[in-house]
Amino acid sequence: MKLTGVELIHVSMPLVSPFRTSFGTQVTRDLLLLRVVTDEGEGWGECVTMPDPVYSSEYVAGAADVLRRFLIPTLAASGPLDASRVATVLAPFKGHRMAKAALEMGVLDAELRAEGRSFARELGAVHDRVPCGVSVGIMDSIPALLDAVGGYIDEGYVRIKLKIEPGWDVAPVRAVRERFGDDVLLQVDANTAYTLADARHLARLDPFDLLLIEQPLEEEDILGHASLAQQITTPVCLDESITSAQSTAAAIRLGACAVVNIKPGRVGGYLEARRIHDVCVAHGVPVWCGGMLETGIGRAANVALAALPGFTMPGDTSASDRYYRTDITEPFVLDAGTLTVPTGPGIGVLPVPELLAEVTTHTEWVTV
Ligand SMILES: O=C(O)CCC(=O)N[C@@H](C(=O)O)c1ccccc1
Repeated sequence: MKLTGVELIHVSMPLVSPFRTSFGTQVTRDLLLLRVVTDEGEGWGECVTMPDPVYSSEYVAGAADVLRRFLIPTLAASGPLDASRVATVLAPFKGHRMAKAALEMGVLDAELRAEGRSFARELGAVHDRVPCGVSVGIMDSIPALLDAVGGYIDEGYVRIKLKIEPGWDVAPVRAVRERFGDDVLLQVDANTAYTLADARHLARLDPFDLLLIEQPLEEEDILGHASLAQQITTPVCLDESITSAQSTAAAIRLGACAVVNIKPGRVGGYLEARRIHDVCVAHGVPVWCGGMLETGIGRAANVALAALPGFTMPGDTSASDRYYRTDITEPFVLDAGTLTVPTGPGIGVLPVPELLAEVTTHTEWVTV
């Protein structure tokens, strides 16, 4: 397979409601799609960077630049395309894991479509549907939060994740427990908003029987998470800190995490995501699939990943309408709390041209 070129497609998708986290509020999802064109067909990749470097150091314009100037030309010059070699070919360029992940995803999709194999088959999926959790942003009030959570439970979501930050943590968790009871699967996500000095405060969440507390401390603070895990009973889960199979093994051995959130974009691609899954399974650490407000393109690949055996906890693999009134692919629709794993070649979905055109802000063709 030979790379002919890559189209960088900048899209801006309006969210059905503002999504507030400890690092800001989004009302649209601005992201980058890659249409990878080869001599044997096309493949699609989704770059999950934020517009600004507030979740991680990557951001949309930076990803487009590193793809345009370094990643795409280098891959094109490396000989016949082979998705399993993309990470190695791009390794000389430090970081930029989300940009690399998008390119690898597009190459893998093109390859698998040409072979007639699905992402699920390639990654080793063992389920044909996956249970779905939902992420609930920081709200303006407790009543507004309870309305949102009640709506998602009514829709059938099997797990609730609450975004928290200092000043919005114990009270919302207590209110959800009091309103919806102890049987609801409930977890919280701090997105690095706390420090080790908050350990005693975070221990106040212990009585609420949470599945986990996600990334309470900053990305680099592995030892801090290990120390926090000794001071609270809620299992610690890492997100931003998990960047590779190697860093995952280190975090587990240091006692920094009892659960791992795997996000393919954050770790450099679906193939590294599978390697992280394998490391966690080997250590008896449960994993779940995180989300970055993906369109149906990334959502399709995430649902396939979430069907691997070690994904024993519901992920942030929500239905399309959690975030978008209209997705750019056929929408993913919740069915009894689950989403069906795509079975078609590659990621199994394609953008609907007129729907993609509606949200495209600009495109750029990178010739090779
Ligand atoms: O369901 C989803 O796709 C979003 C799940 C979610 O909360 N993602 C958070 C996160 O910190 O994990 C996030 C969203 C957007 C950007 C970065 C991170």
